[in-house]
Amino acid sequence: MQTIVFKCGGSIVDELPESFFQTLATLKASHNVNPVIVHGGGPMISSKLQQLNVSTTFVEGLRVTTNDVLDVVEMVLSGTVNKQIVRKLTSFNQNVCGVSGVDGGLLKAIPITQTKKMGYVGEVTSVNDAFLRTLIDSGYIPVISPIAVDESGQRYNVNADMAAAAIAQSLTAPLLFISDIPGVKQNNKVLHHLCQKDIETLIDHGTIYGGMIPKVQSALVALEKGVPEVAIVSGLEETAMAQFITGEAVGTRITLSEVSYV
Ligand SMILES: Nc1ncnc2c1ncn2[C@@H]1O[C@H](COP(=O)(O)OP(=O)(O)O)[C@@H](O)[C@H]1O
Ligand SMILES: CC(=O)N[C@@H](CCC(=O)OP(=O)(O)O)C(=O)O
Repeated sequence: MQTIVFKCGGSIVDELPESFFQTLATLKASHNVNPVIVHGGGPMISSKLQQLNVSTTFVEGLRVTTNDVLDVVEMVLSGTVNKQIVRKLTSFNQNVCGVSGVDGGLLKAIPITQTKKMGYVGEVTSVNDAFLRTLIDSGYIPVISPIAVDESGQRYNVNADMAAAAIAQSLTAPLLFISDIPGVKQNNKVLHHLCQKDIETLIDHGTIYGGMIPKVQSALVALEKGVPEVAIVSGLEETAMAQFITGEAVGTRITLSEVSYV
């Protein structure tokens, strides 16, 4: 069985078609794939913060996280969004186990190194992959929210793309980012392949901005640390997951070096 990490962005979670969940169930049943789901929920956190009159700002796609913001981040990610995905997948006859990075010491973190003060934003230092493998080997699909802890039990808000990259790395599993866009775009056209050099240029030129910055940077880190394949696709493309698995062209594939298509 091949393990594949699917990262579902908050941008698309509410719009994922039934076929998305059906495909996951079919992949598990008949294609020997063990799916691991890591999810975000950025827009849901922002709207709850707005309702509660707590202000929020982003630096290069990462949310500056005060203690008040952290309470809401954990509530929305580990409560609302995590259980929404668990309920949905369970309705497709799957054994699903929703956990946050806090459970089983799954995600350990330290404060992220940034020039700007980010508050309780974490970067993952270790993943308890033995715990994940126990869930997988028992037939469960893990659904993971990206809250992490440090040795003292302090919580951290981890960007979901970064958490997914760390998890894929710990399992040496392919990583598929599922978002609200068909891939990384330039002048409204999808770029079907990007290497490290292209990504640096596109960020410098402002073509890649906001939440796409941590996504492509996490993709590069994952590849550097041994993740075999990374791509970004739309959650609305019904065949995207299957195409990724069979190695067909889909969305934006990311590699460290240039690939020649001769
Ligand atoms: N070059 C780009 N191509 C496509 N989307 C981009 C690009 N640069 C920035 N984005 C933005 O990144 C968003 C996806 O990132 P994000 O909102 O964090 O999604 P998710 O919640 O799926 O992780 C897109 O909706 C788009 O607004
Ligand atoms: C530090 C940081 O930015 N954390 C993110 C966690 C959620 C997330 O990453 O959600 P998406 O996948 O939908 O972007 C946040 O607070 O929005």
